[in-house]
Amino acid sequence: MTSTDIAVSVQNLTKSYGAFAALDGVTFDIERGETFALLGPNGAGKSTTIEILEGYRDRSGGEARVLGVDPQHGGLEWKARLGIVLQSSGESGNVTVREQLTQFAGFYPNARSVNDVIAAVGLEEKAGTRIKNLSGGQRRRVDVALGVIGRPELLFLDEPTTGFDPEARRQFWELIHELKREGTTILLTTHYLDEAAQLSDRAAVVAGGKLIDIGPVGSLGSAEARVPIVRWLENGVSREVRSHDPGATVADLVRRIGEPQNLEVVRPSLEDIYLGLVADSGPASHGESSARVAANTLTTEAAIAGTSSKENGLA
Ligand SMILES: Nc1ncnc2c1ncn2[C@@H]1O[C@H](COP(=O)(O)OP(=O)(O)OP(=O)(O)O)[C@@H](O)[C@H]1O
Repeated sequence: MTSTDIAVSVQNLTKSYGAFAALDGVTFDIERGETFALLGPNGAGKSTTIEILEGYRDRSGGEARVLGVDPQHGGLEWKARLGIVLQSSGESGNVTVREQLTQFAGFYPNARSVNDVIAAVGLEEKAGTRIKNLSGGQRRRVDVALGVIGRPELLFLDEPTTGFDPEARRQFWELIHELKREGTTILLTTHYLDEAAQLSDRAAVVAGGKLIDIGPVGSLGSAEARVPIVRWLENGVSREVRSHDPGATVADLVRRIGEPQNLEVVRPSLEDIYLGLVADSGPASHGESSARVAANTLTTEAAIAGTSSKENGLA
């Protein structure tokens, strides 16, 4: 792979606030055309990473290249190649949706059609409404529209769908798939793991300022963490067992107890795997996170069911 295939390159990135290390040696590359998710609990360092790459924050150490440029020295021409949706919306103005987008479109050499973008984010009926009169979720859609209007080569999306209703999220996913088809490189942070699984080619998990895993979304976590789970109800008690060969496990189960109630075979979701990774990363994830609590719940369920097929009488 040549350096021109790489949209973002981060090596040993650090960011300190006094003695506190918000980022502690993070390294990853994002290829051109790739959608890459940065996942992690609150305070993990995701926004710090994104803001350094956008040129909004200086790093304390390490190297960063964004579209071949050090973001600390990126000029206007470089900025025009980026699309940015910040975590919190700055848009609450007195202008209408259409006016705001038309103004932004004028900043870019090859902007998209304002009407197309308004339609893509589902704001046709609000195009003539002043932004200050929109709901929170509608304003967030304006943020996304402003991020994509300039036809960016690289789009940063920091928790883009916070406040979206389910229909708007699906519509947003469609927009991202369209941008992917056009070859846009996307760096996404989100706490919605289904969103990350749906949209990303690869993901990195950060906790406590350190990168704890990176890879294609289907390959994150240990091989053991990705083993399918067979669940059923037996004598009113919920049971589950992990099995490399769920078909054989179910056949054994049917032989043993007949047709099992509430039988399901599930592959651990990205959320299951993420929760395990974050829990394993320990207290470095800056406080007791909901992830740790949820991971403990999973452990408890596993304990109820027993930990091996032998203990469940399936062997
Ligand atoms: N200006 C600052 N001064 C001191 N500490 C800061 C500053 N900005 C961020 N931090 C700290 O750096 C850490 C990383 O923050 P960051 O915003 O990158 O987390 P995040 O992963 O984006 O979290 P969230 O999911 O809540 O958005 C946090 O502990 C935060 O309190």
